[in-house]
Amino acid sequence: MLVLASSSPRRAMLLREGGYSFETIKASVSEELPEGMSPETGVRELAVRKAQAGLTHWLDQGGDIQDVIIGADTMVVLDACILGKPETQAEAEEMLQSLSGRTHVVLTGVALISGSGKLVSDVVETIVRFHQLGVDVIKAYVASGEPMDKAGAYGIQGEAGKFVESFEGSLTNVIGLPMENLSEYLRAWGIEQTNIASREVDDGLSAFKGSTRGPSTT
Ligand SMILES: Cc1cn([C@H]2C[C@H](O)[C@@H](COP(=O)(O)OP(=O)(O)OP(=O)(O)O)O2)c(=O)[nH]c1=O
Repeated sequence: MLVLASSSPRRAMLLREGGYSFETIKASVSEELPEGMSPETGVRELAVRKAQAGLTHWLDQGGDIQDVIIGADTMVVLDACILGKPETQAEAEEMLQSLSGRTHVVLTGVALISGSGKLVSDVVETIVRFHQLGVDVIKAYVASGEPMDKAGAYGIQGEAGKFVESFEGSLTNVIGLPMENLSEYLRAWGIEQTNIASREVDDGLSAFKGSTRGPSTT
């Protein structure tokens, strides 16, 4: 049995689209990190914390120790500063302004754990370049509410796909799970896709699929 320790609908969507059958469980953890910890170490640490918390809940509610729990965390990093989820609309506007016309890194940490004592974790990096964004465009996007539950105040899979000039690396990694690497780990742990044909109705990713460059807005 596979269990996703996350309340992110995007992570569940990616895993479902990847063809996996799984349960979900909440994994509330402290997201405080020691001062000076690098983003790479921090994102891995949070993924492991979420997987461990998920495992504890799962076993408490009668899960089997052989079951595999996935935890993940996504951070946007600009000039070594971590941009998490914005707390206010003003903060979301500031984040988008700082990303405008610049290149940033999206890091996702992913951890797999089982009650039998196995643990593996990884950090995957995607480099994203934004077009220059006008103040009105930023304000309208923030007013839509879309940025508020997303690291860096944008969702590449939604309207903000238009902000992206280009990207290098995994697209699913930006949305919350590095599916290419994750499926390798799952395969190594004996978990295969059960529903290869699984696809949700157009989720906004189709414009990007099969390409490492985002669509142009020009
Ligand atoms: C950059 C970016 C982030 N995101 C999302 C993915 C994550 O859900 C969120 C980053 O927050 P996280 O703290 O990684 O995850 P979460 O709180 O949403 O869910 P949980 O801890 O329960 O697993 O930002 C997008 O959906 N699209 C994007 O383009």
